Amino acid sequence: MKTRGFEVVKKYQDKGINLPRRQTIASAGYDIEAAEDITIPSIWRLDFVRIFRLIRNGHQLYQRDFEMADKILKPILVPTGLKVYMPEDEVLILANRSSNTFKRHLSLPNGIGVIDADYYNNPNNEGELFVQMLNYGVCPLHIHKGERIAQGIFMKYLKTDDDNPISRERLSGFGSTNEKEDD
Ligand SMILES: O=c1ccn([C@H]2C[C@H](O)[C@@H](COP(=O)(O)OP(=O)(O)OP(=O)(O)O)O2)c(=O)[nH]1
Ligand SMILES: [Mg+2]
Repeated sequence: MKTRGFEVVKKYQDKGINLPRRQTIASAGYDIEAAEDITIPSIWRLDFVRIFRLIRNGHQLYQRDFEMADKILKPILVPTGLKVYMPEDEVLILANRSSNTFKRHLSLPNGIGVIDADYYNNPNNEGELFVQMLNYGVCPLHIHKGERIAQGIFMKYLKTDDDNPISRERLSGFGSTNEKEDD
């Protein structure tokens, strides 16, 4: 019987994706690897520094400057090639590895990733897990396929007495439930 676990999504079948493992008997997190080589550019690119300088020197900023800064601060989605199944009353918390911040200036700008049980096999992307990452260090960071980038922790979550979900099914992730609000 299947209860909870990781699987490789179709796109990455036969691409040498390792299923997450815990490192020691009492490690809480299943270490999750990058599915591809990927570079996370530093946020401190010249354009960003230029915008900082403009602010410091009291210059007027234009719409294009704000747009540029926002673009630079947009996290990179690192593919994992994995999907995860679990009982409906559980959630997988994606947490950063402390070594990422301590040694590499690599953060999860969403704090933690919340992976809902009904994200699994969703019709849009099969439920592939992505890790959002932002490099606040000065140098670009090259992540290699197979490098451990985050850890997943399974947890149970609670519901209120008057719990009443808006919809019965999840179609995707990353703001999929607020598409109407975004229009
Ligand atoms: O770091 C993350 C965070 C989320 N997800 C996927 C799984 C999760 O089930 C889905 C939705 O995430 P969340 O609920 O945090 O985002 P949202 O902005 O509320 O999107 P939605 O409206 O789709 O719920 O996106 C990831 O793959 N990685
Ligand atoms: Mg959500």
